[in-house]
Amino acid sequence: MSALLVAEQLHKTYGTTTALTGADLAVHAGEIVSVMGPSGSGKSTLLHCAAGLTAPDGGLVTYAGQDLFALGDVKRSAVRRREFGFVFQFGQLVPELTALQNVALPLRLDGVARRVAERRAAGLMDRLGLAEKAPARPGELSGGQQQRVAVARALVTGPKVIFADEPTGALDSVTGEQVMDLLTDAARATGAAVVLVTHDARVAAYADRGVVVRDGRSSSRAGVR
Ligand SMILES: Nc1ncnc2c1ncn2[C@@H]1O[C@H](COP(=O)(O)OP(=O)(O)OP(=O)(O)O)[C@@H](O)[C@H]1O
Repeated sequence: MSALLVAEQLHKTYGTTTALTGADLAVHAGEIVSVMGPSGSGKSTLLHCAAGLTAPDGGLVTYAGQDLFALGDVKRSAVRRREFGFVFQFGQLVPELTALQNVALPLRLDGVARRVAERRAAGLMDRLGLAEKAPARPGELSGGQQQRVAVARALVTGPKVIFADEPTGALDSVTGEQVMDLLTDAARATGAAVVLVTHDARVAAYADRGVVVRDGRSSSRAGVR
């Protein structure tokens, strides 16, 4: 089966810093792929390019057979909103909105009416065991609760690929495990693929397959099925 998302031979420099120099990533529908590697090796840059957030200087990113960066900004944004979900390390919830409104936000940004969006968000929060947190604002939630709300927000559009950049980086290990259980159980249940950037081998152990990035280049991680 051909991969759903393919990044090939990506090159990216920032001024005199080379972030990527021929990095590849292929993600099949429904699989969880970890991306590990030393600090500064290019993991986040690879994730951002693969997700259509950062244009590479060279190389190709295709999603469902379409060249993401040939698409133009408007169509590429629509792919990101509808097909991709994002979970970052911290500080990603809008502080003025309730947890429910945060989860509904990707639908609202895609033009879904408020009542419909909030009903869908509430149903999802219920299934994820977050219903009682719906009225709380992010400042009233613990770090782990905020990340679980962020996971719900990433899932609300029914994405095909979830990009998670150090989703447990700001959490203790027990709380991190709860977030990873939630993320991977929900991804398995909905058939979403996950690209998981992490420093933590315990987090990477949730993946089906691993990729290592070193000095802007990627390779398969030995010892991971
Ligand atoms: N927006 C930017 N402007 C300038 N340099 C950048 C930018 N983003 C990344 N870099 C540089 O590119 C290189 C790769 O960074 P990247 O964040 O992809 O690495 P990483 O492997 O994710 O690191 P970490 O594990 O520390 O988060 C680093 O040298 C970084 O300083």
